[in-house]
Amino acid sequence: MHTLPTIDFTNKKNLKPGSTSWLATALEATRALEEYGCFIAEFDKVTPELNDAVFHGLEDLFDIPIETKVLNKSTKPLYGYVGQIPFIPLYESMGFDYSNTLDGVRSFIEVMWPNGNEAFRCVFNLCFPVSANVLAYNNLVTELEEMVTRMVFETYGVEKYLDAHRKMVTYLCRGMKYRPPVENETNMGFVPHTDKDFITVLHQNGVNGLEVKARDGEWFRVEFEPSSYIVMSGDAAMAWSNERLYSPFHRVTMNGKESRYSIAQFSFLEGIIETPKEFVDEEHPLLFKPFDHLKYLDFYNKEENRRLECALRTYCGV
Ligand SMILES: O=C(O)CCC(=O)C(=O)O
Ligand SMILES: [Fe+2]
Repeated sequence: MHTLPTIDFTNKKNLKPGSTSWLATALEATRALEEYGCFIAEFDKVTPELNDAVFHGLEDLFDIPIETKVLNKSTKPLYGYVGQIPFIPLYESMGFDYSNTLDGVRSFIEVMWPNGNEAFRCVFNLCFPVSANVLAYNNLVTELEEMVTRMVFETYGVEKYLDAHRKMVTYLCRGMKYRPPVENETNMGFVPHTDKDFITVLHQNGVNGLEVKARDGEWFRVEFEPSSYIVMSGDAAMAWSNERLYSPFHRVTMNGKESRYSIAQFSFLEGIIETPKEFVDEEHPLLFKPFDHLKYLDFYNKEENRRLECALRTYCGV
């Protein structure tokens, strides 16, 4: 039986880079990403009030009539409204387009008009409802993602590449709803997959359902509180680290009668991902050629590539 490690990132740990508790936490986090490809992070920057507001916002969002939701279109893969996937009928999701730049959240070209408790926002030619709460939430969760990324770079002694990495990071935030299955319906909420990004931070409304496949092939359930987050390494982190970090298969299975809402923040890199030479030696030959992360997403999103066991290996494996 596997249990995912829980790592404390709360204020009481007073995590300051270089401190004893920072170094210990960095080692713990890196080892967990190597062994399981994920861990549970206790993190208290998002207040319970903001947390509730984000999930109420998601409920309102998914309650909007389907005719309106489908107006949220995007040419970018995984952005916009994704609903009614035939083989996973319980699942709906909405991607929010936002990016962090060095001077904070990039401001959108905004046109807002009210719809119930939400405001519709028009970004370039993408229209979608996003509340200020989601943006506030994203900024706080980014702090967790930044801490973990820094810890991993430092633990591996490759911190000299961190600044360049940070300048390339761009985010996708996706809100998801899983309704409970009706009688005789599959309880598959989301099919097994690995994340294609660098680091994912995943959060849920208190209804469990996530399952992770361990390195030994065993699927195990991950249960976590509304005050905790799952931090997961994706395919890009696996390739970058020459497979020190693990990108685990995971899925969602729905049990019980309550809807599950989750929110995931994915970090993608705009540019070329290259394995630092520090990860390569005679015992550890280079496994992935340098690759353009966003072009890899385009590759993965082609129908014929979606079912590959490891799309990244096909795309740029040595
Ligand atoms: O909803 C979840 O807990 C998982 C979602 C997920 O794995 C994904 O969007 O990549
Ligand atoms: Fe995922």
